[in-house]
Amino acid sequence: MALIAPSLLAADFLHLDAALRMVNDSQADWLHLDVMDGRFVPNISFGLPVIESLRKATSKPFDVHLMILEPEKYAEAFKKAGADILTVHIEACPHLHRNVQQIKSLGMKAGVALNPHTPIASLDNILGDMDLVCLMSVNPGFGGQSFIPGTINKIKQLRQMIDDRGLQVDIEIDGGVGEKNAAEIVAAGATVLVAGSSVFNAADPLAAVAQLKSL
Ligand SMILES: O=C(CO)[C@@H](O)[C@H](O)COP(=O)(O)O
Repeated sequence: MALIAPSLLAADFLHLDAALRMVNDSQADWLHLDVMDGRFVPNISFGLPVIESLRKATSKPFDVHLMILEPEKYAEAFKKAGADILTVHIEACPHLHRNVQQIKSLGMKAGVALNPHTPIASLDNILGDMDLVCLMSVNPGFGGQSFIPGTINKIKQLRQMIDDRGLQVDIEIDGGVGEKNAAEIVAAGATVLVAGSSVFNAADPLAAVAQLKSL
C-alpha cells in the first residue's frame, strides 16, 4: 500500500483552511507542498509564510518539494516553518551530497527529485544517503499535466537499484497521478503517490484519496 500525498498546488488558494480540513479528514499520509521560485521552474507558487501558517492547522507530515535554485540557503528556514521531508532537485544542486547532509543534520528526511529527462544512473553514488527519490512524471512547474509514460520504466529501474542494494528509500511519483494510472505506478515499485488535480478537482476528494490508498 502506497503513501498518499495530496499536492496543495491544486487546491483553491482562497480556501486553504477547507483544503487542510479535507486533508485532515482523509486517509492522506503526507501533505505535499510545492515551492517554486520562478527561476528553476517557470512558475512561482508559495513559500515560507504560507507553510508556517499551514503547520498550525494539521499534524500530517509536510513533504516539501523545493523547485528552487540554491536550496541550501533556505533549508533551515523550511525546517523552522514545519517541513518534515525536504526534497531538492538534482539538477539544481552541484553539491548534492552536501545538500542531503545538510537536510539530514537539520532533522528532516532528505529527498532528491529528478526531472523527466534525468537518468536513474545519476543517483548511483548517492542513493544510499537519501530517504526518498521523487521521480517527476511531468515537467515541474505546473499542476494538471499528463503523466509521462516513460516514467514507468524509470520506476522499475530505480526499484531494482534500491532492492539490489538492500536500501530503504521511498520512491515518490509526482505529476499526473490519479485513479487511471496509480495501480501501474505502484506495481512498478513506487511507495509514495503525489496527487494534486486528481484529488482536489475530484467531486469527492475524500473518496479520491481513499481510492488511491486502497491500491
Ligand atoms: O510538482 C508538481 C508540479 O511541478 C506536482 O506536485 C503537481 O502539483 C502535481 O499535480 P498534478 O499533476 O497531480 O495535478
